[in-house]
Amino acid sequence: MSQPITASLKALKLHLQQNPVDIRQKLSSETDRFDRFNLCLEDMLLDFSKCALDEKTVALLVELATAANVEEKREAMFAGERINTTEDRPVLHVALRAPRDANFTADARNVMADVHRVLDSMRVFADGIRQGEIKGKTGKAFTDVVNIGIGGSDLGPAMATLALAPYHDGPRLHYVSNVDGAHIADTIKALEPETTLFIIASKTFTTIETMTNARTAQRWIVEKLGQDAVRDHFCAVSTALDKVSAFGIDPSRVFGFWDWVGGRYSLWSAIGLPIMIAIGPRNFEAFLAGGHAMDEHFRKAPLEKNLPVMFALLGIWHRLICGYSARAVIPYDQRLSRLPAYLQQLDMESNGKSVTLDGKDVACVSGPLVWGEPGTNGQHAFFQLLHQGTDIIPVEFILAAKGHEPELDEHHNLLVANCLAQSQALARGRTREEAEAQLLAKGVKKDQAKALAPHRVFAGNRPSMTLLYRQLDPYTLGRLIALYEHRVFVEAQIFGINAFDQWGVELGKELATDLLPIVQGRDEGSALDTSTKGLVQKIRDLAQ
Ligand SMILES: O=P(O)(O)OC[C@H]1O[C@H](O)[C@H](O)[C@@H](O)[C@@H]1O
Repeated sequence: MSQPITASLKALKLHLQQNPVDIRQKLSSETDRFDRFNLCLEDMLLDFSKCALDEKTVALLVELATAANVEEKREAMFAGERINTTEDRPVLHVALRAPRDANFTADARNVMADVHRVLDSMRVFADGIRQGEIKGKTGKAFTDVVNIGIGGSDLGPAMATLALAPYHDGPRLHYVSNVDGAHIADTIKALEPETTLFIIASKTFTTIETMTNARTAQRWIVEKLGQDAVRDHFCAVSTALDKVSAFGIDPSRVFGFWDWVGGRYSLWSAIGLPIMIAIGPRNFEAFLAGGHAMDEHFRKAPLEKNLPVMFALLGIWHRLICGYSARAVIPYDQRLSRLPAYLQQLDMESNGKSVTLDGKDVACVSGPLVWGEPGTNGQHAFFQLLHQGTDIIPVEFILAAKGHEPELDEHHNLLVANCLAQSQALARGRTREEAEAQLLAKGVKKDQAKALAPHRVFAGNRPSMTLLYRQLDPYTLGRLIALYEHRVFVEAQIFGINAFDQWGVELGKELATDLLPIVQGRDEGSALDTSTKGLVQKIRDLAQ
């Protein structure tokens, strides 16, 4: 960690010690607090007035971003420098959502022509499927599309398809990711091979889960429709075009992308093909435009007015200065139910590391645990811990001012009221005196009120942010995802780590490969550790 970052963190810690902010008290004494602690991009607003900070905190956080050279590093990313040093690659997912005439270069070559060539061919293909012009082997239009992929080749498109359901006017979409045979079995049992198209989505085209599911899907099609049906019923998305053709997929049905697109940043690329098939090319373009609008803002807005930068700095405040080990993402939007899972990969696979860019141990903690569920469901499950548990977990509430069901306004009003009530409750809490007074007002006897009151105390002063926008349309989803992507980037600069590799997923993969022959019974596994050996034996016994 550089000396300026260390000094900045020290100043922030000192400020926290010397000027602790009581959120509850500030919310009642500072009537202009909301105006002072929010940031906007168009209709999208980040309210952080319910965090325990003051103007000095914000100023010190901005100094921290400067100390970490965030602006310089951001420009290095946009300039196509090889900032993913451990894989020796540029990081240019921002080019995927830029207009045709933009200028993004990787290895001194403008990539925009390639980006738009693939987008154009995706458009033609997606339209062909949507309009029923591209048909299955027996001449029937496709009614169902199954995307087979995992991690970045699944989570983004699956999350976005659900999020944009009101715009979904193409064939039905299904996502198969897990190597557990139950996933593909349950998916295809309701489908007709004649009207089903498979998209095999894998950046590397080597991922064992995806390849296993792809072969099962291939067998299903071949058994029902014959070997020559593979050509009509499969297409692929990958950077490894040679491996795709070895699988037998028609080269005209392969949509490429590039090694400068990280898997968890790839839903803007051809990996977004299922989204485009679902919502149509125009809506997909609006999604890209939303991402691009956030990129422009991230590049141009001064640090203190910069939404992704401030969002990141607030994350750093909670993680590095206040010491909170988790963050909860609670979308008050059922259609964002897969957003927490998507963000888990984006954030935790990017920033869950213990080694800095130069190979040294990180000087402090790095990325937090990210988790969540949609509200209001979460309220009836784990919110108990958020309000009264011994850990403080900052919450990120996500809310649209407007739903897509005007006839169900009553539902939306309840959703909004609940979302606001939760952040209020976290901040405000309830004192023992208040709890006691409430019980007495309800006619509970004095002794009993005294005994019950401690159980009804909410400490309060628990931080939350609210991300609010007009409506969850494709453009807004684009802005939302790009906002989180850039936040992860900015946080990584402060941690001093590479946000774009994922070596931590390798060891388990290697060991699974070694274990397979033992599980299959082809190898005794005599060299196994005692625990794993015992489990293998027990599995064999139980499976008899
Ligand atoms: O798209 P693929 O090459 O099949 O990779 C799918 C996923 O698998 C890997 O294990 C990585 O951890 C992910 O970052 C990646 O998104």
